[in-house]
Amino acid sequence: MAKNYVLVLTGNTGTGKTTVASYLAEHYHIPQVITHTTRAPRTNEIDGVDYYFETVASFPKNHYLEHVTYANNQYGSSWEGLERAWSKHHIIAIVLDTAGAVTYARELGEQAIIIYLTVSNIDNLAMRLVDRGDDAREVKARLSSDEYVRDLAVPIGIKSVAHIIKNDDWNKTTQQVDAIIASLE
Ligand SMILES: Nc1ncnc2c1ncn2[C@@H]1O[C@H](COP(=O)(O)OP(=O)(O)OP(=O)(O)O)[C@@H](O)[C@H]1O
Ligand SMILES: Nc1nc2c(ncn2[C@@H]2O[C@H](COP(=O)(O)O)[C@@H](O)[C@H]2O)c(=O)[nH]1
Repeated sequence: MAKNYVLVLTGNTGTGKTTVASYLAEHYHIPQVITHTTRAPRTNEIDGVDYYFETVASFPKNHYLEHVTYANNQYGSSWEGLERAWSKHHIIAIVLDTAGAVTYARELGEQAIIIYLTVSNIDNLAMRLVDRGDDAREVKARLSSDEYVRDLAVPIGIKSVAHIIKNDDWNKTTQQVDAIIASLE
């Protein structure tokens, strides 16, 4: 039986983690683990598809493998979510902040394939978030959050294992992602 893997897409806000997850779903039928958050849905985000949207009261009722606070909202991923996705495919993907990626690397070892996305010019990130349709005030708050500053660098806990992709040019990004998938199949 093929070994189970989880592709952990991590990196700063706007670097393209969700875009890569969509590419993996479209081109490889790799399911994305749906995580939980107390943040309000963005335009076009659907409960149970993009996230399980929670209230501050409902969030703690789930069983989390790890959970974090990011820009004043809570986010968490569960073992149940991983198992549900693995029941569909032996390679699955999850989008996490860098603190979550460190936990996955520690808890799952070689089963967790860490992909850290970045860009050459961080000034482009604000524009990407605005173009995505994010509220301008929220973009400002996010770019001045402690988590934004922290996620500008690869944390020590994943430095030796992370595949680092500079997502400036989408064609080059997909080539690097394709090479990682080929190494697992
Ligand atoms: N290579 C690229 N060149 C230009 N724009 C890109 C590229 N990759 C992704 N984008 C765009 O950047 C925006 C942010 O991408 P995405 O939502 O995937 O980021 P993210 O890392 O998931 O962000 P967050 O952590 O804030 O949810 C989207 O509008 C996406 O279409
Ligand atoms: N550690 C975790 N990080 C998560 C989880 N779900 C999402 N995220 C990360 O949070 C930030 C903000 O996400 P956004 O959708 O509000 O832009 C981003 O870095 C995500 O990768 C989770 O369950 N655990």
